[in-house]
Amino acid sequence: MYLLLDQGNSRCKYVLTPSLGILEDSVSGYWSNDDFEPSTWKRELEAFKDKQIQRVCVSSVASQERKLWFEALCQTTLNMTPEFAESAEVYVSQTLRKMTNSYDSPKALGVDRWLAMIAGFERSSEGFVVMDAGTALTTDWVCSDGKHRGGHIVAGHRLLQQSLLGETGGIAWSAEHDSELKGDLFGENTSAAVSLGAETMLKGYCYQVVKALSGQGASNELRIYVTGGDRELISGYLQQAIRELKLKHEVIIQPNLVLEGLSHWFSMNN
Ligand SMILES: Nc1ncnc2c1ncn2[C@@H]1O[C@H](COP(=O)(O)OP(=O)(O)O)[C@@H](O)[C@H]1O
Ligand SMILES: CC(C)(COP(=O)(O)O)[C@@H](O)C(=O)NCCC(=O)O
Ligand SMILES: [K+]
Repeated sequence: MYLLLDQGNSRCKYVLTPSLGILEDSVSGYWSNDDFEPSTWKRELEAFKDKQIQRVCVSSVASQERKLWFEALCQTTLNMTPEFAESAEVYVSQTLRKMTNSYDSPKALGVDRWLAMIAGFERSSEGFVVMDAGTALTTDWVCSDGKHRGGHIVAGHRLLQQSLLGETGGIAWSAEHDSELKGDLFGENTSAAVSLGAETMLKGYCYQVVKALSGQGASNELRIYVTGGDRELISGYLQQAIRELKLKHEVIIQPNLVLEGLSHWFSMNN
Protein backbone atom coordinates (compact mmCIF):
# COMPACT_ATOMS: atom_id res chain seq x y z
CA MET A 1 0.00 0.00 0.00
CA TYR A 2 1.07 3.58 -0.66
CA LEU A 3 0.29 6.14 2.01
CA LEU A 4 -0.17 9.59 0.43
CA LEU A 5 -0.35 12.61 2.75
CA ASP A 6 -1.37 16.21 2.08
CA GLN A 7 -0.16 18.20 5.08
CA GLY A 8 -1.95 21.57 4.93
CA ASN A 9 -2.07 24.35 7.49
CA SER A 10 -5.49 23.28 8.84
CA ARG A 11 -5.66 19.54 8.23
CA CYS A 12 -3.64 16.53 7.18
CA LYS A 13 -5.49 14.60 4.48
CA TYR A 14 -4.50 11.08 3.40
CA VAL A 15 -5.27 8.26 1.00
CA LEU A 16 -4.18 4.66 1.14
CA THR A 17 -3.87 3.29 -2.36
CA PRO A 18 -2.65 -0.03 -3.80
CA SER A 19 -1.04 1.75 -6.79
CA LEU A 20 0.15 5.19 -7.94
CA GLY A 21 -1.20 7.16 -10.93
CA ILE A 22 -4.99 7.39 -11.14
CA LEU A 23 -6.43 6.83 -7.65
CA GLU A 24 -8.68 3.78 -7.62
CA ASP A 25 -9.83 1.62 -4.70
CA SER A 26 -8.35 4.11 -2.28
CA VAL A 27 -9.37 4.82 1.32
CA SER A 28 -9.24 8.44 2.45
CA GLY A 29 -9.45 10.47 5.64
CA TYR A 30 -7.96 13.39 7.54
CA TRP A 31 -6.98 14.68 10.96
CA SER A 32 -6.87 18.20 12.31
CA ASN A 33 -3.67 20.23 12.26
CA ASP A 34 -5.30 23.34 13.77
CA ASP A 35 -3.38 23.31 17.04
CA PHE A 36 -0.47 21.14 15.98
CA GLU A 37 -0.62 18.26 18.45
CA PRO A 38 2.27 15.74 18.24
CA SER A 39 0.31 13.00 20.04
CA THR A 40 -2.46 13.17 17.41
CA TRP A 41 0.07 12.74 14.61
CA LYS A 42 1.68 9.80 16.42
CA ARG A 43 -1.68 8.09 17.01
CA GLU A 44 -2.80 8.65 13.40
CA LEU A 45 0.43 7.25 11.96
CA GLU A 46 0.36 4.25 14.28
CA ALA A 47 -3.06 3.35 12.85
CA PHE A 48 -1.30 2.60 9.52
CA LYS A 49 1.11 0.09 11.10
CA ASP A 50 -0.83 -2.99 9.97
CA LYS A 51 -1.54 -1.66 6.44
CA GLN A 52 1.62 -2.99 4.82
CA ILE A 53 2.79 0.44 3.74
CA GLN A 54 5.56 0.27 1.13
CA ARG A 55 6.00 4.03 0.59
CA VAL A 56 4.97 7.24 2.34
CA CYS A 57 4.62 10.10 -0.19
CA VAL A 58 4.06 13.59 1.19
CA SER A 59 2.93 17.05 0.10
CA SER A 60 3.81 19.42 2.93
CA VAL A 61 3.61 23.20 3.17
CA ALA A 62 5.11 23.09 6.68
CA SER A 63 8.51 24.48 7.74
CA GLN A 64 11.71 22.52 7.20
CA GLU A 65 11.85 21.92 10.95
CA ARG A 66 8.36 20.39 10.98
CA LYS A 67 9.21 18.22 7.99
CA LEU A 68 12.27 16.85 9.83
CA TRP A 69 10.09 16.19 12.86
CA PHE A 70 7.64 14.28 10.69
CA GLU A 71 10.44 12.28 9.09
CA ALA A 72 11.64 11.16 12.54
CA LEU A 73 8.08 10.28 13.60
CA CYS A 74 7.57 8.22 10.45
CA GLN A 75 10.77 6.35 11.14
CA THR A 76 9.84 5.51 14.72
CA THR A 77 6.18 4.61 14.10
CA LEU A 78 6.25 2.99 10.62
CA ASN A 79 9.95 2.32 10.15
CA MET A 80 9.69 4.23 6.85
CA THR A 81 11.41 7.32 5.46
CA PRO A 82 8.80 9.65 3.96
CA GLU A 83 9.41 11.09 0.47
CA PHE A 84 8.50 14.76 0.05
CA ALA A 85 7.29 16.04 -3.33
CA GLU A 86 8.75 19.38 -4.50
CA SER A 87 7.58 21.88 -7.05
CA ALA A 88 9.67 21.69 -10.21
CA GLU A 89 10.19 23.61 -13.43
CA VAL A 90 8.38 21.04 -15.58
CA TYR A 91 5.93 18.17 -15.13
CA VAL A 92 5.67 15.53 -17.84
CA SER A 93 2.23 13.91 -17.81
CA GLN A 94 1.22 10.26 -18.18
CA THR A 95 0.66 11.02 -21.90
CA LEU A 96 4.01 12.88 -22.11
CA ARG A 97 2.56 16.41 -22.34
CA LYS A 98 4.55 19.12 -20.57
CA MET A 99 3.34 21.58 -17.95
CA THR A 100 5.72 24.42 -17.02
CA ASN A 101 5.92 26.36 -13.76
CA SER A 102 5.76 30.17 -14.18
CA TYR A 103 7.94 30.93 -11.12
CA ASP A 104 11.60 31.89 -11.68
CA SER A 105 12.34 29.92 -8.51
CA PRO A 106 10.12 26.87 -9.21
CA LYS A 107 10.50 25.40 -5.71
CA ALA A 108 9.06 28.57 -4.19
CA LEU A 109 5.64 27.70 -5.64
CA GLY A 110 3.69 25.93 -2.87
CA VAL A 111 3.95 22.20 -3.53
CA ASP A 112 0.22 21.78 -2.88
CA ARG A 113 -0.49 24.27 -5.70
CA TRP A 114 1.89 22.46 -8.04
CA LEU A 115 0.30 19.08 -7.28
CA ALA A 116 -3.26 20.38 -7.66
CA MET A 117 -2.20 21.79 -11.06
CA ILE A 118 -0.77 18.38 -11.98
CA ALA A 119 -4.12 16.77 -11.13
CA GLY A 120 -5.89 19.34 -13.35
CA PHE A 121 -3.37 18.79 -16.14
CA GLU A 122 -3.87 15.02 -16.05
CA ARG A 123 -7.66 15.49 -16.15
CA SER A 124 -7.84 18.08 -18.92
CA SER A 125 -6.22 18.45 -22.33
CA GLU A 126 -7.45 22.06 -22.53
CA GLY A 127 -6.53 25.10 -20.46
CA PHE A 128 -7.89 25.08 -16.92
CA VAL A 129 -7.93 26.85 -13.57
CA VAL A 130 -7.42 25.19 -10.18
CA MET A 131 -8.70 26.76 -6.98
CA ASP A 132 -7.70 25.23 -3.63
CA ALA A 133 -10.02 26.60 -0.96
CA GLY A 134 -8.07 25.69 2.17
CA THR A 135 -6.52 27.85 4.88
CA ALA A 136 -5.46 30.07 2.03
CA LEU A 137 -7.52 30.23 -1.16
CA THR A 138 -5.16 29.75 -4.09
CA THR A 139 -5.97 30.11 -7.78
CA ASP A 140 -3.71 28.89 -10.60
CA TRP A 141 -4.25 29.19 -14.34
CA VAL A 142 -2.71 26.77 -16.83
CA CYS A 143 -3.13 27.36 -20.61
CA SER A 144 -3.83 24.67 -23.18
CA ASP A 145 -0.10 24.64 -24.11
CA GLY A 146 0.67 23.59 -20.50
CA LYS A 147 2.09 26.95 -19.45
CA HIS A 148 1.30 28.00 -15.90
CA ARG A 149 0.21 31.62 -16.18
CA GLY A 150 0.58 32.32 -12.46
CA GLY A 151 -1.88 32.53 -9.64
CA HIS A 152 -3.17 34.21 -6.51
CA ILE A 153 -2.90 33.54 -2.80
CA VAL A 154 -5.63 35.10 -0.67
CA ALA A 155 -6.84 34.41 2.87
CA GLY A 156 -9.46 31.65 3.00
CA HIS A 157 -12.89 31.78 4.60
CA ARG A 158 -11.79 30.94 8.14
CA LEU A 159 -8.46 32.80 8.03
CA LEU A 160 -10.17 36.01 6.89
CA GLN A 161 -12.31 35.90 10.02
CA GLN A 162 -9.59 34.66 12.38
CA SER A 163 -7.23 37.44 11.35
CA LEU A 164 -9.83 40.04 12.36
CA LEU A 165 -10.57 38.30 15.66
CA GLY A 166 -6.86 37.84 16.36
CA GLU A 167 -5.49 41.19 15.24
CA THR A 168 -8.00 43.51 16.92
CA GLY A 169 -9.01 43.55 20.57
CA GLY A 170 -12.41 45.13 19.98
CA ILE A 171 -13.81 42.62 17.53
CA ALA A 172 -13.04 39.61 19.75
CA TRP A 173 -14.56 41.38 22.76
CA SER A 174 -17.70 42.41 20.88
CA ALA A 175 -18.11 38.94 19.37
CA GLU A 176 -18.34 37.49 22.87
CA HIS A 177 -21.79 39.12 23.11
CA ASP A 178 -23.13 37.02 20.24
CA SER A 179 -24.96 33.75 20.78
CA GLU A 180 -25.91 33.47 17.10
CA LEU A 181 -25.32 35.14 13.75
CA LYS A 182 -27.83 37.91 13.16
CA GLY A 183 -28.39 39.47 9.76
CA ASP A 184 -28.75 38.44 6.16
CA LEU A 185 -26.75 40.59 3.76
CA PHE A 186 -25.31 42.85 6.46
CA GLY A 187 -24.48 41.68 9.99
CA GLU A 188 -26.54 42.89 12.95
CA ASN A 189 -23.95 41.72 15.44
CA THR A 190 -20.14 41.42 15.34
CA SER A 191 -20.00 37.72 14.48
CA ALA A 192 -22.38 38.19 11.57
CA ALA A 193 -20.61 41.36 10.41
CA VAL A 194 -17.31 39.45 10.23
CA SER A 195 -18.78 36.30 8.72
CA LEU A 196 -20.96 38.01 6.09
CA GLY A 197 -18.05 40.34 5.32
CA ALA A 198 -15.76 37.37 4.64
CA GLU A 199 -18.36 35.74 2.41
CA THR A 200 -18.87 38.96 0.46
CA MET A 201 -15.11 39.33 -0.03
CA LEU A 202 -14.79 35.80 -1.36
CA LYS A 203 -17.85 36.21 -3.58
CA GLY A 204 -16.31 39.39 -5.02
CA TYR A 205 -12.96 37.64 -5.47
CA CYS A 206 -14.57 34.77 -7.39
CA TYR A 207 -16.48 37.21 -9.59
CA GLN A 208 -13.33 39.17 -10.42
CA VAL A 209 -11.32 36.02 -11.21
CA VAL A 210 -13.95 34.75 -13.63
CA LYS A 211 -14.25 38.19 -15.21
CA ALA A 212 -10.49 38.74 -15.45
CA LEU A 213 -9.93 35.36 -17.11
CA SER A 214 -12.44 36.20 -19.85
CA GLY A 215 -10.64 39.50 -20.46
CA GLN A 216 -7.29 37.69 -20.73
CA GLY A 217 -8.25 35.68 -23.80
CA ALA A 218 -8.83 32.51 -21.80
CA SER A 219 -11.45 30.30 -23.42
CA ASN A 220 -15.07 31.07 -22.52
CA GLU A 221 -15.49 27.40 -21.75
CA LEU A 222 -12.73 26.92 -19.22
CA ARG A 223 -12.77 24.14 -16.66
CA ILE A 224 -12.38 25.42 -13.12
CA TYR A 225 -11.39 22.65 -10.70
CA VAL A 226 -12.18 23.43 -7.08
CA THR A 227 -10.75 21.52 -4.13
CA GLY A 228 -10.07 22.09 -0.40
CA GLY A 229 -12.25 22.30 2.71
CA ASP A 230 -14.30 25.24 1.41
CA ARG A 231 -14.78 23.84 -2.10
CA GLU A 232 -18.59 23.85 -1.93
CA LEU A 233 -18.74 27.48 -0.80
CA ILE A 234 -16.30 28.69 -3.46
CA SER A 235 -17.92 26.63 -6.22
CA GLY A 236 -21.26 28.26 -5.43
CA TYR A 237 -19.73 31.73 -5.80
CA LEU A 238 -18.02 30.78 -9.06
CA GLN A 239 -21.22 29.36 -10.52
CA GLN A 240 -23.11 32.50 -9.58
CA ALA A 241 -20.44 34.68 -11.26
CA ILE A 242 -20.46 32.50 -14.40
CA ARG A 243 -24.24 32.85 -14.66
CA GLU A 244 -24.17 36.60 -14.12
CA LEU A 245 -21.39 37.10 -16.67
CA LYS A 246 -23.12 34.73 -19.14
CA LEU A 247 -20.02 32.57 -19.58
CA LYS A 248 -19.78 28.85 -20.19
CA HIS A 249 -17.07 27.82 -17.77
CA GLU A 250 -17.57 24.51 -16.05
CA VAL A 251 -16.98 24.25 -12.30
CA ILE A 252 -15.74 20.82 -11.23
CA ILE A 253 -15.62 19.99 -7.52
CA GLN A 254 -12.95 17.47 -6.47
CA PRO A 255 -12.25 16.69 -2.82
CA ASN A 256 -8.65 15.44 -3.18
CA LEU A 257 -6.87 17.19 -6.04
CA VAL A 258 -3.58 17.60 -4.14
CA LEU A 259 -3.46 13.88 -3.27
CA GLU A 260 -4.39 13.03 -6.84
CA GLY A 261 -1.51 15.19 -8.11
CA LEU A 262 0.82 13.64 -5.53
CA SER A 263 -0.05 10.19 -6.84
CA HIS A 264 0.73 11.25 -10.43
CA TRP A 265 3.92 13.02 -9.36
CA PHE A 266 5.40 9.94 -7.70
CA SER A 267 4.16 7.72 -10.50
CA MET A 268 6.04 9.86 -13.07
CA ASN A 269 9.04 10.83 -10.91
CA ASN A 270 9.70 7.57 -9.06
N1 LIG B 1 -13.74 20.14 9.94
C1 LIG B 1 -13.03 21.17 9.47
N2 LIG B 1 -11.80 21.44 9.98
C2 LIG B 1 -11.06 22.45 9.50
N3 LIG B 1 -11.46 23.25 8.49
C3 LIG B 1 -12.67 23.04 7.94
C4 LIG B 1 -13.49 21.99 8.39
N4 LIG B 1 -14.60 22.01 7.64
C5 LIG B 1 -14.48 23.02 6.77
N5 LIG B 1 -13.32 23.67 6.94
C6 LIG B 1 -12.85 24.81 6.13
O1 LIG B 1 -11.84 24.27 5.31
C7 LIG B 1 -10.64 25.04 5.40
C8 LIG B 1 -9.45 24.11 5.48
O2 LIG B 1 -9.44 23.34 4.30
P1 LIG B 1 -8.27 22.32 4.02
O3 LIG B 1 -8.38 21.97 2.59
O4 LIG B 1 -8.25 21.21 4.99
O5 LIG B 1 -7.01 23.31 4.28
P2 LIG B 1 -5.46 23.11 4.34
O6 LIG B 1 -5.07 22.35 3.09
O7 LIG B 1 -4.94 24.50 4.35
O8 LIG B 1 -5.13 22.33 5.59
C9 LIG B 1 -10.75 25.89 6.66
O9 LIG B 1 -10.17 27.12 6.43
C10 LIG B 1 -12.25 26.00 6.89
O10 LIG B 1 -12.74 27.20 6.32
C1 LIG C 1 -0.30 29.35 -0.18
C2 LIG C 1 -0.14 28.18 0.76
C3 LIG C 1 0.13 28.68 2.16
C4 LIG C 1 -1.45 27.37 0.76
O1 LIG C 1 -1.47 26.49 1.86
P1 LIG C 1 -2.82 25.79 2.39
O2 LIG C 1 -3.94 26.75 2.34
O3 LIG C 1 -3.11 24.64 1.43
O4 LIG C 1 -2.52 25.27 3.75
C5 LIG C 1 1.01 27.23 0.25
O5 LIG C 1 0.78 26.85 -1.06
C6 LIG C 1 2.36 27.88 0.37
O6 LIG C 1 2.96 27.90 1.42
N1 LIG C 1 2.87 28.47 -0.77
C7 LIG C 1 4.17 29.11 -0.85
C8 LIG C 1 4.07 30.42 -1.58
C9 LIG C 1 3.67 30.34 -3.04
O7 LIG C 1 3.01 29.38 -3.47
O8 LIG C 1 3.99 31.29 -3.78
K1 LIG D 1 -4.91 26.27 -0.32
